Amino acid sequence: MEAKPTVVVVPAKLDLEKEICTFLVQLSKKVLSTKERFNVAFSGGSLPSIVASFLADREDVEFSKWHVYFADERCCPLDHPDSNYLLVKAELLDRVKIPSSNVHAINPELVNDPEKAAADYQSVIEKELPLNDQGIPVFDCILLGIGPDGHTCSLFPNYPQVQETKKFVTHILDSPKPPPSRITLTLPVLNSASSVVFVISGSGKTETIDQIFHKPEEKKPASFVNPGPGKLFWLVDKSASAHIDYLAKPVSQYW
Ligand SMILES: O=C1O[C@H](COP(=O)(O)O)[C@@H](O)[C@H](O)[C@H]1O
Repeated sequence: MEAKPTVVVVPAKLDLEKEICTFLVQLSKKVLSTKERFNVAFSGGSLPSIVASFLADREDVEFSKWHVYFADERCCPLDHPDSNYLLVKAELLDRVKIPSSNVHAINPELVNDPEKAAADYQSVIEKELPLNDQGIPVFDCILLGIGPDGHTCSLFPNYPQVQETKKFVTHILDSPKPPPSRITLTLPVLNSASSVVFVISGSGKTETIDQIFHKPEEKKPASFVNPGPGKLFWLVDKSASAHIDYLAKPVSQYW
């Protein structure tokens, strides 16, 4: 890992839910003080429930100006139990007032053709997001999880998607974690975001975090995520944090 991330360790999952809520409330306010919209990408898995837990009850967030995207998505109908969209909908979108036109899901008509679905999603983010000087779409915030194998988004260890340098969204047909067909943001986009936040809970992730932070030879995809100084955050609860406790800042100092 190059530039050092900001690492915040909190006692328990409940505190993690509170912390990511505080983080997003503040970041959204900051972004919306100078821009018309807050562009945020969600991962699936355990993340949406942690993120939405307290956030969905906040009345001081301008959700009408939020635009929601998906850091990765499974190639299935939007009402299928595997869908990351469905998960984010159940946890957050059904509980807050984000206009449906601000929610940028995978095109359900293309889920049987993952390559086309990825190209289509790339055209969506190129149209919706500001581009940096290299023409790469810039998210205000990307919310990430990690799998026990060190994958993030649908970038799996030793899979070619991790090496992608040209496309902003790519597809995978043989994901080692079901379902096999997915689309995913690529590292050039993750590393161009204004902020990237890993939100990690539980002892099942402790050894993975050790590999990501201390064992570059393991080449875990999450270890290649680094948008630059001051832009990378790891919010971790105590049970997941054994190997990075020493990097942690007190909560009050990181924001
Ligand atoms: O398959 C996926 O897994 C990762 C990690 O999920 P978790 O349940 O272990 O938190 C997730 O970040 C990704 O979006 C998802 O598609």
